[in-house]
Amino acid sequence: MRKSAIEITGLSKTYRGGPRAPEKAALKGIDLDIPAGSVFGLLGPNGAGKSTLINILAGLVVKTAGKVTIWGFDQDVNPRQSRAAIGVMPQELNLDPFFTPRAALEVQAGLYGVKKAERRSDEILRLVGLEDKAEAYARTLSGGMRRRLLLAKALVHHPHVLVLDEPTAGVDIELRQMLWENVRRLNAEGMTIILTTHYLEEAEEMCDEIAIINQGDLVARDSTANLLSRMDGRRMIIQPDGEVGALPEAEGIEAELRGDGALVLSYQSQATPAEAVLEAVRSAGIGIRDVRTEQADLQDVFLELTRSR
Ligand SMILES: Nc1ncnc2c1ncn2[C@@H]1O[C@H](COP(=O)(O)OP(=O)(O)OP(=O)(O)O)[C@@H](O)[C@H]1O
Repeated sequence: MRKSAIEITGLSKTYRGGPRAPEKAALKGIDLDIPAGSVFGLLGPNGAGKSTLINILAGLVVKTAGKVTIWGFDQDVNPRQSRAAIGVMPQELNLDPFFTPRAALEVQAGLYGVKKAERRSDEILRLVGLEDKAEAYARTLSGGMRRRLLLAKALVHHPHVLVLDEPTAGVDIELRQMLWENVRRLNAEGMTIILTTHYLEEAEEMCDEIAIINQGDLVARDSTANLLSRMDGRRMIIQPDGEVGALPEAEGIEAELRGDGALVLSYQSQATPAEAVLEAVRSAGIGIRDVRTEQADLQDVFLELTRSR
């Protein structure tokens, strides 16, 4: 059996309401197992409950009910060990402006009880490309450098599990590459990585397994490959070689003429062979100048699972 990095059972969080705000059930009894050694994607639309889940893992939000075990340590029974097993790179750039990167890492290591002899601040600064800035004040660092420092801080206590909350939102290409290189390297060394991202093509490329949360419920949890293969949908995109009069009509085929003049035909590849789609186009009297097909991607899976609810 695969070892679990994180085991979550019946996890609920209801934020208490106020005089004007009703209470909010942000997580509604989630069961989730995250295998050790994976790069695991946690996806969901805005307000789905991802940050709540991550903040519970990080020990920043108190759950309402359920059980969370991190690297074998139950959060309620062994809070110190479970906290030591996880490092979180948060979304917000909350850094003390008066600390230099090296000092920030030393303080963080102190907070986690890492002994002086076991600290590797310089090595970590090098890893994130901040060695030149080791003695600069945090307030003088650019946004990208601050993110690098947040990643470095999440690594000081050598956690088994690293959580990255929207690490690439609004960052430039160079920083994005640095992040993904580090994720791949740390994962190859055995670290389990959990990440949330709004960029679905990024999740498709980086994550072995994916969970999708919607309105506090877990709506999917599978390997990325399985999630994609669930979607049998195809699109055939045709450049007509003249005016399109009537759209092709046939069972199992949905036709649409795009603003740029391309004819897009959506169909299920199991039920409808490509030849039947081409035949429908010819029968409508449409000549074909060029044709290509597209498979469903994670975006389609995501929309399918989150739209209707
Ligand atoms: N401190 C809080 N008090 C009350 N409600 C909250 C609080 N924090 C979050 N919520 C609500 O709980 C729900 C889930 O929020 P959460 O931030 O976990 O979602 P998310 O999936 O991380 O969204 P996003 O992608 O926008 O960050 C939302 O409806 C949100 O408004």
